[in-house]
Amino acid sequence: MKVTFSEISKKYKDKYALQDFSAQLDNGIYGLLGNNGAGKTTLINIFVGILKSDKGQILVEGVDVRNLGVHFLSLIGYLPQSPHFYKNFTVIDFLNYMCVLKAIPKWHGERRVKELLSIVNLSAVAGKKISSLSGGMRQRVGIVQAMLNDPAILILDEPTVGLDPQERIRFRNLITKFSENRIVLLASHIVSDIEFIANQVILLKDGRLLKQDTPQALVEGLAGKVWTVTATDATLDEQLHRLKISNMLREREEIYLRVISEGKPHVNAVKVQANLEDVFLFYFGEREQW
Ligand SMILES: Nc1ncnc2c1ncn2[C@@H]1O[C@H](COP(=O)(O)OP(=O)(O)OP(=O)(O)O)[C@@H](O)[C@H]1O
Repeated sequence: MKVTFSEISKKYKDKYALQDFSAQLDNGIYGLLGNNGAGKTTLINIFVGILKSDKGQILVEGVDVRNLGVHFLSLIGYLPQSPHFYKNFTVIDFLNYMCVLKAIPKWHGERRVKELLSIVNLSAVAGKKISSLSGGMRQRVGIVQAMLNDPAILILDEPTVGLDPQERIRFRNLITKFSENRIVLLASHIVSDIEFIANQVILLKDGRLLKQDTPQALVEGLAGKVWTVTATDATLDEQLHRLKISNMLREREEIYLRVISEGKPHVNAVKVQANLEDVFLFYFGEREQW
């Protein structure tokens, strides 16, 4: 499967939500990473056809999605950022209903619903009303509905909202298994959701593509720019003000600051291995303001 975004732009009044976004996606997991308002949801909404772009083209296997019509919908699975459910439906009724909307044959749909509910650990609540579920459970129902039609392109907008750490791990494993021979586009600002499973990371800032690369290459690009600096209460305020800090750890009197800096930020600074959180802060972060 191959998807090409070509110079997509979308403006609200005189502000670009997305500007000349171009990217090529082959099979694999793509993490769409950006700060609040970067344009992630706008890009996804344009991709799935909820929004019209002002300019640009999206090609699937070389064909403009606008010419694919209903066939395009059979290729995609989509979890919106804030999914709305029919809360009076039971989980199983809702998912069977989604199978009907997706024109999945009854025998196949029932089997698929059962299989996916078991994978996301929701079999026990299949007969419960969606209104009675926790936020994390509801999110998992949303993930299941996106995967019902075995989509060749799975698009997930902030899929791990409300999931606890164990559910997050299950989610990552599920997506990794599912991604073979498919495209998964996963928007998040939770770096760890993306760090472990994405083959490629798309960094979006202020509506523009900043970088597209493997997590490893992005992390390597930061080599030599991540440091640990030891601070004390007396020096902390000045350092917080001056440095770009990605983490802070207090151990008794000492405070260890993880600092992103082109040059050595302090005489006692020690270089450490970069990670994707550091990359995020490097491209999107501001100096500590509080
Ligand atoms: N309907 C709208 N009317 C006006 N401006 C909008 C509208 N929808 C989005 N925007 C603006 O477009 C920009 C991109 O928004 P978008 O929701 O795509 O960002 P995002 O990366 O998904 O952010 P978040 O992580 O907060 O969900 C923002 O500046 C936002 O305020």
